[in-house]
Amino acid sequence: MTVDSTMESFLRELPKCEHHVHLEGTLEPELLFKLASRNNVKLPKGYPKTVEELSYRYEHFKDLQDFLDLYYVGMSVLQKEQDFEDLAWEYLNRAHSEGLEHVECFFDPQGHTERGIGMDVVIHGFRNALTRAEKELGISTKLIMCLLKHLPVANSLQTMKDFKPYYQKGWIHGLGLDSTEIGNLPEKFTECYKYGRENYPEGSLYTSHAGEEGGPEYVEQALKYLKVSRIDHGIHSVEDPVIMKTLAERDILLTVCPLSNKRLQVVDDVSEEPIRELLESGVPFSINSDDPAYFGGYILDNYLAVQNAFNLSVENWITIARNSVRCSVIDDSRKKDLYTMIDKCFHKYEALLD
Ligand SMILES: Nc1ncnc2[nH]cnc12
Ligand SMILES: [Zn+2]
Repeated sequence: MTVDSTMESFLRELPKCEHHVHLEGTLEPELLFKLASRNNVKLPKGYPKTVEELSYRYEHFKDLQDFLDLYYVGMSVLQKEQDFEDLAWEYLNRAHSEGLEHVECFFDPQGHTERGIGMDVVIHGFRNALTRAEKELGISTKLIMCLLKHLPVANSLQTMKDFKPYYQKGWIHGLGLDSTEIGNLPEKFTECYKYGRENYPEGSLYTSHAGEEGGPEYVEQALKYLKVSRIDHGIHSVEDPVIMKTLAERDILLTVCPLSNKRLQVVDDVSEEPIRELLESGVPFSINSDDPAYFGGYILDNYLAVQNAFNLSVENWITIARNSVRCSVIDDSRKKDLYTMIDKCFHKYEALLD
C-alpha cells in the first residue's frame, strides 16, 4: 500500500506536536562533516570518511547499542555555541515545513560535559535556535534534559545539580532518561527523579525511555519508581494488559517512534507497531522521529510510514493529533489554538478523504 496524494497532503498539513526528538540525533552527515572540519575535530579510526559511507552505516544498525556507539562519537563535532544553534535550527526549519507546531525536544548534557564542553555553550546554542523558531516560525518549544542510563547514578545526580539554575530560569522544562536500556532498570534512577521533584520548578515534566528494547517490566518500573507522566517508546507495554490499563487510566502518553524502531531492529516492519492496540485501548500516543538524521525520516515520514502500514482513517488521525496536543506541556490558550487548527484541517479534508 502507498499513501495517496490527498492523504499525504492531509498528513503534511495536520498540525503536529513532536515529543520525542533528540537534538543530537538531528545531526545529518553533511553537517557532521562540515562541523568536524570547521572545528578541526579528528574523528576516530574506522569512522566513516564520507557522507555516503556514513549514510550507508546509518542504514545498517544491528540494535540500539550499535546506534548509540556511533551517536556519541558523532556529537563530538559539536564544540561551539553556534554549532548547537545551527544543529537545532536546521531541524526546526525542516520539521516546520512538515507541519510541526509544537516540539518538546531532548538533549543529552552528559554527552557534552563529559568531553569538556561548557554547560552555557550547549544551553545557549540550543536556546538561540528555539527562541528564534518561536519568533520566526511560530512553533512553541520546550527543552527536556535527559540523563544517560549507562553512566553512574552519581554522575547523573551531579548533572542535575549543575543544571538546576537553567530550570530555575525556565530554560529547561523537563527530565528524561535515555541511552542503553537493557541492564539499566529505571529503579536505579529513583534518587535522581526524587531530586528533581524536590528541587526543580513545579510543573516540570518527568518522562523516561522505557519499553523500547526492554519488556513491560521497564515501563512498570518507570511508573513505579520514577513516577513519570509520560513514557518514551513504551511499545512493549502491549505485552502486559495490567500496564495497558494503568496507562489508559492515568492518561500516560507513549511517544512512539516507528522508523527508529525499524532501523534499530526492534520491529521487522512498521506494521508490527501496536498502533491499533493503542487506539483500541485508549492509551494516548504521539508519533515521533527520535533521531531523524540516523533513522531515515523526520516527523512527516513517520506519519506516512504509519499510514502506509495501517491505512488509518481521518478520524483516527484527528484522535492522534488531539491526544498529542492534550498531553503536551503547553498552556490552555496554546492548546485551544492548536485544537482549532486541527479542526480546520479536519473540515478541509473530511469530505475529500471519505
Ligand atoms: N532511541 C533511543 N533510545 C535510547 N537512547 C537514545 N538516545 C538517542 N536516541 C535514543
Ligand atoms: Zn529516544
